[in-house]
Amino acid sequence: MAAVQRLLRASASGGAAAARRRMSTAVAPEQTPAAAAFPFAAAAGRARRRMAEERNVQWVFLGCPGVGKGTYASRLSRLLGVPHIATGDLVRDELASSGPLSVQLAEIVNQGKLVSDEIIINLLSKRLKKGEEQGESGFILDGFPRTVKQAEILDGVTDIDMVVNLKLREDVLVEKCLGRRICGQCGKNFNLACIDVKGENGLPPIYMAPLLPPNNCMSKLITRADDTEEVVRNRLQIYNDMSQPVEGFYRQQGKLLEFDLPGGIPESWPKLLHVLNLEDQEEMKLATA
Ligand SMILES: Nc1ncnc2c1ncn2[C@@H]1O[C@H](COP(=O)(O)OP(=O)(O)O)[C@@H](O)[C@H]1O
Repeated sequence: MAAVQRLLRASASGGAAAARRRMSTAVAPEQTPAAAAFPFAAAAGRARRRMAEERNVQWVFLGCPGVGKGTYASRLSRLLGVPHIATGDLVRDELASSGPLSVQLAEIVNQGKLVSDEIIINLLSKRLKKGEEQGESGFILDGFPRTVKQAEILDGVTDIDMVVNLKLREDVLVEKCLGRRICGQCGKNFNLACIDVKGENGLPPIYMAPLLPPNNCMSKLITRADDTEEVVRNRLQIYNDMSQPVEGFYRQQGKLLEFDLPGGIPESWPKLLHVLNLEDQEEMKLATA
């Protein structure tokens, strides 16, 4: 059975414990041949598994720019009570702080290029440390790892339970990026694009209603400097070159859950909850709201 399915089954059978979504690692390390040969490895494996059982989920969201990683990762983070950590947000916060890195970062980000592994790991470490000090447990990472090197580094420091790979056709991704807006006052994200493409060449039709801002945000909408058509196409190319291999990295580990978005939030969210075995969780949350 695929590791992701094992993880999902484990979480589904968690009952009330699922409220905190404590997860165990997919493969018990003490069952591996290496662990059988070296008893200390089995002990380390047990310790690592015990740690995993005592914490909240550690998930990663992968997917091209504009696919909706932020939307679904933040919804799941609210549902599961774990922080949603988007490295793109960390970079934008650093840019806005006008700190020593900001001029260098602005140039890289506005061209759609990747920030160096060193800078991004530094920003992420600081964010994780702050969270740890505040008692956070678990996370949903969005936008990290984006290179195999980053994935290897992450693997060296912690166990990732599951990786959700969101997928959408490329013409839709470009339209969605061009429609993105942020309210300069409240910081909420909206999308003015109305996606309505016919099914062709074996691809299904897809409809995504715009996510319109309320009247009081309308006059304060900002477009990200890296959401121009030229930069979006560059980011998509960079994703294909640098980040797609990360999918293979996790596929090999049996942790990748592929998810084709069937439409906008009303169509996709229930389906995502279903494949993640989280429908009961949402019902429980709605009932107690
Ligand atoms: N893990 C990362 N590695 C390198 N650069 C990153 C990483 N995460 C974010 N960035 C930088 O921040 C920019 C914005 O990231 P993000 O908001 O995640 O964009 P996207 O909409 O392309 O998913 C990226 O184009 C890149 O310059």
